[in-house]
Amino acid sequence: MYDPQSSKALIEQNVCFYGAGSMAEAIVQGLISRSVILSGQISMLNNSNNDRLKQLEDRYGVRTANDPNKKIEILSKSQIIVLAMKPKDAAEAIRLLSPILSEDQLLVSVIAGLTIETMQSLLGRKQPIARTMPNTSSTIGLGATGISFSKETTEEQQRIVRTMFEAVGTVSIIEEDKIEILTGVSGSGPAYIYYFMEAMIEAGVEGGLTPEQAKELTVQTVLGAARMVAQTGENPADLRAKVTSPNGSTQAAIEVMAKGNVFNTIKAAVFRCAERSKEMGAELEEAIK
Ligand SMILES: NC(=O)C1=CN([C@@H]2O[C@H](COP(=O)(O)OP(=O)(O)OC[C@H]3O[C@@H](n4cnc5c(N)ncnc54)[C@H](O)[C@@H]3O)[C@@H](O)[C@H]2O)C=CC1
Ligand SMILES: O=C(O)[C@@H]1CCC=N1
Repeated sequence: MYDPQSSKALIEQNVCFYGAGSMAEAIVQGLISRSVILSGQISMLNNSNNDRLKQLEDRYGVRTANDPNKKIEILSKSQIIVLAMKPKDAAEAIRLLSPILSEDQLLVSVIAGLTIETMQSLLGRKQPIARTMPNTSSTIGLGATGISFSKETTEEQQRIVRTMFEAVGTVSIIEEDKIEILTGVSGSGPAYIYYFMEAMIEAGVEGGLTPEQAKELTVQTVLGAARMVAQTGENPADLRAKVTSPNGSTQAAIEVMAKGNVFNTIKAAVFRCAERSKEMGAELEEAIK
């Protein structure tokens, strides 16, 4: 987890978020709120949206730029560049970086599917790269990030990337071929939980609770269940058994889910997410041929 001691070095780096959307904002918000990096050392670049950049400047005190020359200046002076655009925009953006980067600048990608090999092909050289898969809960310091490093990264660069993401949650260092399944579990995972919550809230309201009550009860239930697993160390299956009285109301509910094959459907969704992430990588690889 976040170690304030090791975060000191990170403050010395200039970090540029190349792509200023929701994932970039989640990380920036987490980094700034935990004082891991000074806002003055963070730059955020977008494709075109001036209003969005102004909003980010006002909210976080970060530097932004829209002028092409200023963008190039910022990119060339940042020791760390976080690639945070959508996969479809990545090839063009990385190609633009190629003539600007020096060999010791570190690229940190959060882009789903995009492999280290494809990024290095686009750049035309073996740049040090950290391929990461965070999630949006980084906003509140409860993110879960998977990281794979290219061979070219130094120990110091690896330490900085770890520190950066440990400041906004937990970090798993993994081999690159595991990053798709990690995307299926934790990268996209918050969306599955929100989906589940949407259904619980809707059912509560249809059953007569006020929307506020249904939301509060659902939020506290999800929060409590996650904390129970984290704090007791017990398996979810054992904790579930404690809620489920024989022939009781929970059993009746779980039977409905089992009939709807919910367990296997969730597993299938995780695998499909991983597969889609691989497909997105293959599409990008194909596009640069
Ligand atoms: N949203 C999420 O939960 C997660 C997203 N990711 C990854 O993060 C990346 C960004 O996703 P979001 O933040 O959700 O997307 P988003 O659409 O909110 O943000 C992308 C931003 O990149 C900017 N952009 C596009 N082309 C650009 C260029 N050439 N130069 C500079 N900026 C450019 C766009 O203007 C936009 O503001 C994606 O590749 C996604 O796979 C990874 C983990 C979780
Ligand atoms: O949906 C996506 O493609 C991205 C990757 C993980 C979460 N959102």
